[in-house]
Amino acid sequence: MVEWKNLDTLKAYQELKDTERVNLAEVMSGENGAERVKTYSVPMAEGMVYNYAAKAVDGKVLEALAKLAKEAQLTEKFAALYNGEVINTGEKRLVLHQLTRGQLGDAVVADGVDKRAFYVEQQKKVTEFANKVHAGEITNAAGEKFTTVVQIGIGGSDLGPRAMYLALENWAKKHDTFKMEAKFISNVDPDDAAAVLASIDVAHSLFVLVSKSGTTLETLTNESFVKDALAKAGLDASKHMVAVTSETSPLAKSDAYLAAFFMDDYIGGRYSSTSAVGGAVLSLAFGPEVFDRFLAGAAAEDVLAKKENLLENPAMLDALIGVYERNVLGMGCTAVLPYSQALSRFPAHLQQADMESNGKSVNRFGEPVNYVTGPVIFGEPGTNGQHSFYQLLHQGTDIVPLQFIGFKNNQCGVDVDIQDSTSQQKLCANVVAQMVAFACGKEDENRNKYFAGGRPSSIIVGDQLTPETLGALLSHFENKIMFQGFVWNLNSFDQEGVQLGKVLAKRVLAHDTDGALKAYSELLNI
Ligand SMILES: O=P(O)(O)OC[C@H]1O[C@](O)(CO)[C@@H](O)[C@@H]1O
Repeated sequence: MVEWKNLDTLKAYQELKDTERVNLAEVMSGENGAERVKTYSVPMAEGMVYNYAAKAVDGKVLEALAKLAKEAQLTEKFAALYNGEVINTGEKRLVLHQLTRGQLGDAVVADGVDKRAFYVEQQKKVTEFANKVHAGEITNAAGEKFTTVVQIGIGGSDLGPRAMYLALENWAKKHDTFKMEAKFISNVDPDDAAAVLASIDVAHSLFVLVSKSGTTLETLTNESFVKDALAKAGLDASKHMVAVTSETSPLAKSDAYLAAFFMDDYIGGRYSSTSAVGGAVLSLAFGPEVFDRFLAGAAAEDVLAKKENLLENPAMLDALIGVYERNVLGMGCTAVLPYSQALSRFPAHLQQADMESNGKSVNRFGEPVNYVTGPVIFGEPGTNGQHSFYQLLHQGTDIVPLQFIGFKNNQCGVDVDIQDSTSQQKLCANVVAQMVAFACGKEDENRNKYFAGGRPSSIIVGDQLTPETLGALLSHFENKIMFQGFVWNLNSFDQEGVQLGKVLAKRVLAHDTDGALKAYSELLNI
């Protein structure tokens, strides 16, 4: 039986607070630093590693974190989740996104259905559909092949699939598995849909409407926008559109779509990249085999998250070091910094995944907590970020923990040698330099040029960003967020905080306003 307790009631948390602080600049200098880089490393799936040498931890802190993991019953809570307990207490739902990529425990039967079988069946339907589109068996009315896929969705129905598409676009082109270009429409700003529609040939475009609820204002508005454009082009929208939704949504039984693929209420939008939500667009863009490889990577990483030994469980370790930084060292933000252009939207996806999950002030029973929870997440790919906000990261008054991601090889296989190094070497040299600069700092008599150091970072390193490593990376962060939610005793799987704004926006549009709502409406000429 698992016991759900607030962090500040755990003995191990008090012990963690009492452990001696580690002087990061000191432990990372000289041979000691070299030794840490070699040993403070945990294997991940698909040949990747999570290296935490530049985190302000040592044997004693790690021991305290291991005790905390045990007392908080993180392994047992993960097992409860994948074995089908009602973990999402706010919405009284199971949490089953890991089942889209593998069976980690017992068969989970809900609503009379084996859930793993259901997700596999939906992916099989997507596969058959995508294969027919690629083979020209499903075509536009003129019998011509579709060349472009456009996803319409927002939040979890956009960010994850978009980030994954961008992550694999160049890889797929290089490996001759690029089938269709993908575009994404998300914002209710009409300029978003207009710009995408202006950039495509609508007659050869297939639209994937993605909304779990089938009620999201932005998505339904953009669907109408697209249908309008199709009608103006003399095209039958129902021959150009498929839906991805839940079986209970208003979109499910409509004949307005060529086909419908389902996920369900047990998969949160921000955790839906490995369900039909990501499956449809990614299978159409790159072929179902690539999507299968992505799922295999995620499944392999999920298995590691089951390990009880903290030092063998990269997601749990990353999560606990994050809790230490947040709750003991008092750091309020985390930057995600992939040294990979293909991961340009990965930080944006993690922003939703993390902040919508753990941005909460009440525990899973709705009672206020007396400690800080989820950090602010932001990020940009390196080296671009270095020329933008790294100034604050190096010398600002706040210390921001950093999550670097780097690959030894690029995806396109094209490079040049300029001034005795390739661009790939320059990219990797920069991430190495940054980690040491952040950790060790630099003495200087001129305070303006002085770097205090002691700024913690970790890095995930892989050989190359492939479908498998991308899947593993996604799973790592999803599981990290889950473990942190367990430690903070939150329900990481609902998002009530987004509702109020939606309700007020409806009132504004209905002109049912007073006070500041009315005044701001006038300011914006609504
Ligand atoms: O897929 P849907 O139901 O359209 O929801 C889109 C997004 O809206 C949210 O509910 C937030 O408003 C997210 O959690 C979700 O990913």
